[in-house]
Amino acid sequence: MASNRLAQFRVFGKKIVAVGRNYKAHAEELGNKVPEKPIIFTKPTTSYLSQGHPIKFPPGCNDLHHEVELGIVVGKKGYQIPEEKAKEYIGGYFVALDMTARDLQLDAKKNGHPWTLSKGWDTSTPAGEFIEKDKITNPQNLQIWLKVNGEMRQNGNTADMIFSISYLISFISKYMTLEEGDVILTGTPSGVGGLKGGDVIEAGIGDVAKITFSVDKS
Ligand SMILES: CC(=O)CC(=O)C(=O)O
Ligand SMILES: [Mg+2]
Repeated sequence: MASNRLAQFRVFGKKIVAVGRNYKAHAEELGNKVPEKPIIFTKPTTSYLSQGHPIKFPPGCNDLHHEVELGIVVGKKGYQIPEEKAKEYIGGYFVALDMTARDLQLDAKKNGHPWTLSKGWDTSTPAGEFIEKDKITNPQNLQIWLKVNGEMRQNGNTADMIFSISYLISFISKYMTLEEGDVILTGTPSGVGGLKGGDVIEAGIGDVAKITFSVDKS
């Protein structure tokens, strides 16, 4: 992938595929079952947010949660990709936030409805700059962290994913073609929690990449 600009995700990014409950400790902290197979949902590309712009509360939300995640940028088109070939389809990485309106999500879960609005409003996918694939030698051993107003809230390691990146690429592509510029959000470690207007979020992957976003509840 030639350019390292977020705009590239928008141009090529036909979809954002996200994984839920991919860390045991996170599934348990919200009282959810540890999944036996990946839980997959999608988010619209209009939810992307680049640094310098605030994260907004969606209408009707009073419990906005942060979820830091390792984002994978797909490097080439593939369908039914074997797990052992999956690494060839990784174009690069980025730090992502899968912002979640937890109260809207709980309401949807109670009623058996989809999570789309609780995960997909404009500004719900803050994203850092594209990280070249060769900058990260082992994506399954990265510290992934998030601070709110300087206080550490999430501090996990991608080694603790229930389903590996290669497994996820293979699993998702059994059902849908992955295209260059599509992204996969690989799930959040434990420590998710509520935010208020004026909060400042810093998040990163080890010392490879860092993002900063403010929260606006107007
Ligand atoms: C309960 C969730 O919101 C699942 C999710 O997005 C995750 O990263 O885990
Ligand atoms: Mg998530």
